[in-house]
Amino acid sequence: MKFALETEDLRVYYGDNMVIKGVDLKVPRNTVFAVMGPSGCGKSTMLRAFNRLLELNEEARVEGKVKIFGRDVYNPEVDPIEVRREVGMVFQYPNPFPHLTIYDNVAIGLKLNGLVRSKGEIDERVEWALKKAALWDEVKNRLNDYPSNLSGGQRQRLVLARALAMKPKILLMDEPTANIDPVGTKKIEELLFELKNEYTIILVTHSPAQAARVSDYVAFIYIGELVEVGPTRKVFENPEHELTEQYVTGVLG
Ligand SMILES: Nc1ncnc2c1ncn2[C@@H]1O[C@H](COP(=O)(O)OP(=O)(O)OP(=O)(O)O)[C@@H](O)[C@H]1O
Repeated sequence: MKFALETEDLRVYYGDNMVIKGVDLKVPRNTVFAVMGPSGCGKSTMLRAFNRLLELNEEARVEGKVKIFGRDVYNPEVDPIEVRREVGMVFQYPNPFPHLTIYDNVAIGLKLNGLVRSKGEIDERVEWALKKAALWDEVKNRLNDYPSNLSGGQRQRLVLARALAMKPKILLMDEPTANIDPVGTKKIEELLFELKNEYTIILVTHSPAQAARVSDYVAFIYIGELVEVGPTRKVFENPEHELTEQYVTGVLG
């Protein structure tokens, strides 16, 4: 299967208001695929439609298809919980559970889902996930501390470790560096290069500069419509649409 995720005529409504207006995307596996566009254009909504998180909002309605490795996730036989396990997510605000230790913040999904059996197995998976998220060295001596003393960037890598511990196939990241300082941002951007060897990463960003730095492919969304999609270099150096050119040069948004 060449594509990790495909959408066909994806439409999303909040009540009567259509905010994603028929989007067709093909996300090649093991790439960083950026979705960029100005604030309010529908990026977060689209991302949440990918892993069926959106249906937790009663106002929202999804039409069209979303396929994960060829399987339509909106098929009535598909369990949304399983989809969310397969498609992990990291949000804009680094939000570890404040009342859980660093260790438990990573282990909680595993425990709740009964994915691992013994304490030893959980220990192993927690260490593995923290290493993947490039946080292990910074926290290995304080796994039983609470996350309140971690920096914003560390907290974001902690929730990334929690997502990775579930061994998803696809990782959705919704503006993961929007609230993190430049050093923390650089660390997370560097991590993406390693993570794409094993995962497919769909990164929402309002920053064309970030999309240009980290992505292999980029889609430009404007007011719910897909304006342009393609290899990042091509879209930035030789955009087909006037709107894309305005956006990537900073004239728009
Ligand atoms: N829960 C909701 N109910 C109704 N309308 C919503 C809801 N969430 C978002 N919208 C509307 O849907 C549109 C798309 O919003 P969305 O948050 O997906 O855009 P975005 O590109 O991710 O923006 P941002 O970068 O500011 O998060 C906006 O017009 C927004 O006002």
